[in-house]
Amino acid sequence: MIKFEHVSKTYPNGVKGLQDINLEIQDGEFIGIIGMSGAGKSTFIRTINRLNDITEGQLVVDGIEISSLKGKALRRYRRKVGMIFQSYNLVPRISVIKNVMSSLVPDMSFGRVLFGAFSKEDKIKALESLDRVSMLDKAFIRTDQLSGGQQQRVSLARTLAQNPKVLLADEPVAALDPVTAHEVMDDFKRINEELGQTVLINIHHVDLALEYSKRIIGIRSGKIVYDGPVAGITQDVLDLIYSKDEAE
Ligand SMILES: Nc1ncnc2c1ncn2[C@@H]1O[C@H](COP(=O)(O)OP(=O)(O)OP(=O)(O)O)[C@@H](O)[C@H]1O
Repeated sequence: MIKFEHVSKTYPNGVKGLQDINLEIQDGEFIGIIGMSGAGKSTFIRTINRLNDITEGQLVVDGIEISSLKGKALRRYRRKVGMIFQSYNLVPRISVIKNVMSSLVPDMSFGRVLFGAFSKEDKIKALESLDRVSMLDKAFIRTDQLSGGQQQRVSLARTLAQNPKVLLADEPVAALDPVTAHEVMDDFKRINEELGQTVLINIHHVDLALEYSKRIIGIRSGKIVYDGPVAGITQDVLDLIYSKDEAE
């Protein structure tokens, strides 16, 4: 379980990214996070894997206050919380399977990744993850020969191979055409249903968020202005989420 208790994040330049966030996320939820550009969606999910440190409050994951984690404990924690980015974050000139396996040995040098010093177990794990996102047949292709949608699936497989409990995705389909975006969202849905991983997705397209999520968190100016089921999203709620704050 992830628990935000009075969490705020003020950036060093004084910008308030998050203000007094209080909520709980249960294991296995599928949550879409919506809001205008600059509302704080990325800041919100990045606090969960400590890419952003919070400045006030407590963020407790499975009973541990994560702000206090350091060194090895922080690295171990981060492996439980996988992150998928809009820009895929893959190495283009190596094979798909090497990209996936490199997540299993994060401290391996690039040279060793290139020359393939991986165990049989790593290879099996990587192939299983690629199979989960229907990319098994592309395992030995060079990554830069794949389309954007295929690269995003590899990126998902790469994160899945670490067997995380939580998947955070920051605009994973923003760069994709509508058909491919649906395919990638279908992967997230299947993984959530079959493996029970908690999924939190920042998403610009409200229709996609409503189609795939069970719960919607609406953020405006760093504050939660809606937190509830998809069924509760009315035009009034959308107007509230997508209106400018009086202070702006
Ligand atoms: N490193 C930073 N330093 C200072 N301010 C930042 C930093 N990162 C984000 N911000 C500010 O924090 C606020 C929230 O940004 P955030 O990136 O979380 O929004 P977002 O909802 O994800 O936007 P988008 O949809 O455009 O990605 C914005 O005002 C942004 O300018």
